[in-house]
Amino acid sequence: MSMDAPIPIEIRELSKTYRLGFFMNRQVRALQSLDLKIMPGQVYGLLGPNGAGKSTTIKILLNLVQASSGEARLFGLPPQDREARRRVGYVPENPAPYEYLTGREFVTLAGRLTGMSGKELDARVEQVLGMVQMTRAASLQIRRYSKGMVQRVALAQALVSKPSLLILDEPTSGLDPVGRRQIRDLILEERHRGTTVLFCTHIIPDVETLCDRVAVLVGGRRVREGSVSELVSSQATHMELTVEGVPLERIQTLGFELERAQTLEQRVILRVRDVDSQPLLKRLLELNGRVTQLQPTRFSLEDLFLRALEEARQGPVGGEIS
Ligand SMILES: Nc1ncnc2c1ncn2[C@@H]1O[C@H](COP(=O)(O)OP(=O)(O)OP(=O)(O)O)[C@@H](O)[C@H]1O
Repeated sequence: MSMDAPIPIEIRELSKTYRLGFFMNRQVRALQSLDLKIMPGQVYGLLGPNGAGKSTTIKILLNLVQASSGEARLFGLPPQDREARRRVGYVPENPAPYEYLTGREFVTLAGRLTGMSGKELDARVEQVLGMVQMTRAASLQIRRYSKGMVQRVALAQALVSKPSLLILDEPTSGLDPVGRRQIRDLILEERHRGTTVLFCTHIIPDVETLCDRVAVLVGGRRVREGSVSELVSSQATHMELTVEGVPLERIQTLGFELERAQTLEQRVILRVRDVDSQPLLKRLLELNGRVTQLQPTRFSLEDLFLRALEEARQGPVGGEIS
C-alpha cells in the first residue's frame, strides 16, 4: 500500500444537533466535536450504548444527514461527492430491501445503480452471492428470507461494486449465533482482501474479535480511542483472590475498594486493583483467612466500556439540551 493512499475516513470536530418539535425548538445533541481517522485496511469499531451517535456519524459520512458543524471526508472528498460514494459499500442497521425482488434481482439492481452492467455485472452478482452463501436462496423473494438471510443479501449488495470501504451499521444485531458468525467471517475475509471496514455496534465481543481499533462514543462524545490491545493493556491490572474463613461482610469493612465481590458456598471471590492485592492479602491472613487462590485477571474491553460509560455519565454529556 503506498504511503500516500487517500485516508478512507477522516472526521474533524464533527457536531450534529437535531431539531425537534413543531416549532423545531427542541434540540438533541447527537454528536459533539467528534474526531476520527480510519486508515486504509483498518477494521474500525464504533462502540457505544443506544443514542451514542454511532448511526448519526455513519449517516453524515453517507451524506444522508447534514452535519451542524465540522468536517467529514471520504478518501479526502466531501460525503456528497459521487466519486467518494462510489467507493463505499453500505449496509444499514435494518436493511429493508424490496421484498418482492429475489435476492439475485436485488443485488443486480444494486450493481446497476453503481454503473455496472452486462456479463461483468452478472458474474460479480454470482460471486458475491456465493461469498455470502446465498446462491441457493438467490431465486427466492426476499420476503421469504430470515433476518440472517436479509442481512447477508444486504452485505452482498454492498460488496457488488468491490468497494474499498465498507460501512456497516450494527451488522450482527438481531442475528442468532450462527448468523453472527457468518457475518463476522465475511468481515474478516474482506479485511484479508485489504478492504477498510467501519462498523458500529454495541456488541463488545464483535469488536474484540474483528477490530484493529475502536472508538467508544457516549452521549455524542468520543471517550476512548485506540487499538483494542492498547486500550485493554493500558488498564491497571487486577488480582482475583479466593478466600475462605472470612465472611464478605467483614472484608467489606477493611477499607479496600472491591471491584467484584461474590460469595460462593464457603468461599469469597474478590477482585481488587493490583496495588491493593498484597495489603489485602496481609489483612486476610491476619484475620485467619485461608487464601486459596491469587491470580492476575485480564482487563477486558467490556470492563473498559463499562468504566468509560460510568465516567461519562458522571460528567457532562449530550442528549436533549432544551
Ligand atoms: N432524525 C432524528 N431526529 C431527532 N433526533 C435524532 C434523530 N436521529 C437520532 N436522533 C437522536 O440523536 C442521538 C444519537 O442517535 P444515533 O441514532 O446516532 O445513536 P446510536 O449510537 O446509533 O444509537 P443506537 O445504538 O440506538 O442505534 C439520540 O439521542 C437520538 O435520539
